[in-house]
Amino acid sequence: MSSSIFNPPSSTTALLLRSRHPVLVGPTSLRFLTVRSSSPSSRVLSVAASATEESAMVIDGKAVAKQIREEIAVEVSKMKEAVGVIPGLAVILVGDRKDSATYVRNKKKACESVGINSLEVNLPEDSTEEEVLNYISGYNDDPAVHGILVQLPLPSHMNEQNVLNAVRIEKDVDGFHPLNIGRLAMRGRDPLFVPCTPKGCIELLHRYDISIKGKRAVVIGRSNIVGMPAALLLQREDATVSVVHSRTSNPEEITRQADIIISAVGQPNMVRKSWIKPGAVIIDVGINPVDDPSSSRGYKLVGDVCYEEAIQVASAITPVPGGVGPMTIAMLLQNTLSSAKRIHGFE
Ligand SMILES: Nc1nc(=O)c2c([nH]1)NC[C@@H]1CN(c3ccc(C(=O)N[C@@H](CCC(=O)O)C(=O)O)cc3)C=[N+]21
Repeated sequence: MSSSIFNPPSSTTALLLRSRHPVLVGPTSLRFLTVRSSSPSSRVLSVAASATEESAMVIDGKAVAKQIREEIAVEVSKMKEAVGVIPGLAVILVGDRKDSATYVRNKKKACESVGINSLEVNLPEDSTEEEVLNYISGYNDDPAVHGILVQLPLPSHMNEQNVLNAVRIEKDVDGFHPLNIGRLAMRGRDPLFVPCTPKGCIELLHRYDISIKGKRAVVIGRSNIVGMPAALLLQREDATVSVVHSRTSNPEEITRQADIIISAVGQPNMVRKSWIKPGAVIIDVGINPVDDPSSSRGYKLVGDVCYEEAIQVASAITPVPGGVGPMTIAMLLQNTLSSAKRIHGFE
């Protein structure tokens, strides 16, 4: 059945026919690209080495994000030509956390790659909340700015909710304003913006043609920025959703029932083989640094899910890095573009 919508080389076809989970063959919109995270030949080699070992399809977030950036670049130039407007994203970074600085740098690069203007302010760690609010208010009123992102976490002396509330809802490309979150939770209402990371998770499922409707989905973690909005989005897609968290006894009992698992807890390798129903689809949001003396940085990034175990039982899985992370940034660009379109009545 799957080979009718996708025509892989014959060696891959043989592999797919042998697979226990032949439904998942690749992202529909990447069908004509050759980017596949595990090349047919390497997959065949591993099958030859162990004919009984199952291996999940790797969901290539990096490739999908690249494709989305290309789509956005086209839209940005169309808009520029039609109405003479270049979308603008303002990023406010407070303090000098290394990970935050890296993310902000990546966002800036991504903006450049699609033709979105990026403005950036880096305030010192000991700035006052009022100073941050002043910047937000300036960007709220700046017609060249269509999206405002306050990099989290903020220093502990600031009230995060106060700061996020100050962003004009029409420019809240992170989707963290309480009004946007409230609308996300309501049936029959739509938020202006959906938070980027959960949106990226759902977009990956869509682009790989993985259906959500009627499925059992379990979200691990209940944070405001990932877990809760991910659960709400899955529910809007007609999944039956459970949320497990640090106070759940026997979370693996619940996750074992899931057709789709989205994990967003920040615990390296927490989700083991025994937590996963054979054939489940796994979206791993965790990006956890663990010591790795063999790497030049001294650490490597791993997900919440024990990848080596999970690929033996899951039908599809996102890697870390190269899974949800790049999608988060692609969704931020998409939100910024859609904000500019809305503000200027384009399309
Ligand atoms: N207001 C706000 N909005 C955010 O969206 C936001 C935030 N604050 N604070 C921190 C988290 C984290 N986050 C990531 C974005 C991209 C990658 C990403 O591209 N990761 C690469 C690897 C990067 C590396 O190698 O270091 C990957 O997974 O392949 C990761 C994490 C956005 N966040």
